Amino acid sequence: MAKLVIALGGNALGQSVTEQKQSISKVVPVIADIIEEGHEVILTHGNGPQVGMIHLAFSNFSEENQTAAMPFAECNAMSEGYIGYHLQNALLNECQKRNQKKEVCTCITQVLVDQEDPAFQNPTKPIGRFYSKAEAEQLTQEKGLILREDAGRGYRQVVPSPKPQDIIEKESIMTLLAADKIVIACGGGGIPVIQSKEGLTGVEAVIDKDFSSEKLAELIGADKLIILTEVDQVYLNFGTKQQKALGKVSVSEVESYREQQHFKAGSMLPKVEAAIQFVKQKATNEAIITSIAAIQEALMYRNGTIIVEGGGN
Ligand SMILES: Nc1ncnc2c1ncn2[C@@H]1O[C@H](COP(=O)(O)OP(=O)(O)O)[C@@H](O)[C@H]1O
Ligand SMILES: NC(=O)OP(=O)(O)O
Repeated sequence: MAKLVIALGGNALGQSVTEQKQSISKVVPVIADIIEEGHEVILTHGNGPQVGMIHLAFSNFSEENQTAAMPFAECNAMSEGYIGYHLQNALLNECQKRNQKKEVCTCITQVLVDQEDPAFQNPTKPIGRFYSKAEAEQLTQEKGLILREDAGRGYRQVVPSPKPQDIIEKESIMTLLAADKIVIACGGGGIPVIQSKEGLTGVEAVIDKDFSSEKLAELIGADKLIILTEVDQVYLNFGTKQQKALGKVSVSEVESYREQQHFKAGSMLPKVEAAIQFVKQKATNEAIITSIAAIQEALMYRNGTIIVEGGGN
């Protein structure tokens, strides 16, 4: 039995309510199986497409109605509630179907960031939908948005993504875990807050959920950090004819591949960096990067990319 932090990728959650429910309906039985096997599970999730969708909807509304735009901290909070609700509802229904007397609780999580984090001057986090190059240029010209190419999939808006320093609600999360609840936390990387004279204050950013999940895994003493995304494994030379999947690898091996720039910024790089950070905390820690379909096999070391201190296939 192990304590697992399982992070669901925002892109793997789809682009609409219908797609999100469908995607979650595939995740939930797998999570319930893992819980039935005796593991303790803490769920986190991304929000890239969703926070972009929410922000865009409010921007259009505020332009039409000449009202104030919705800040990113609030958009993050909405995405935490919206995605958390779907996960919480589906997991609870699944537990009830299996006669498991489990309760599921979403903790709206604030995550402390540093006001001086250089990320505020250099937006890197892709959010929202994908655009063509021409659409991207038009959005930059007309709305002043910054867009970047995202892992060969098209152009997306990028926003600042400061590194998480602390999880404000960590004690509450631990209390819920100790009370045997299934906890969903750090949704969308959490709501970014800084410590100001007025107290904790939301800021214009979207935190990478891979880093918040790592921070949470560290704080609660998890055994494994499992990052679920659209690919079963991490690849060297991704997207080329020479691409090669990584199986069980050591931290030092992955670090050398990172130096050789095999992992794309804003997509695979933060996952690999979060995995390295987690495994370096404790010799027995393991990080897994895989897909929802392959998670069970990955837990048996038969699939996925598994990063461990010593490595070896
Ligand atoms: N080296 C790599 N190996 C595998 N996938 C990669 C690599 N580099 C970039 N990617 C891309 O990164 C994607 C995962 O990042 P992303 O979709 O942003 O994450 P999330 O699931 O958290 O939303 C993969 O689906 C793939 O398209
Ligand atoms: N906030 C965040 O990391 O979202 P994605 O998983 O969609 O990138």
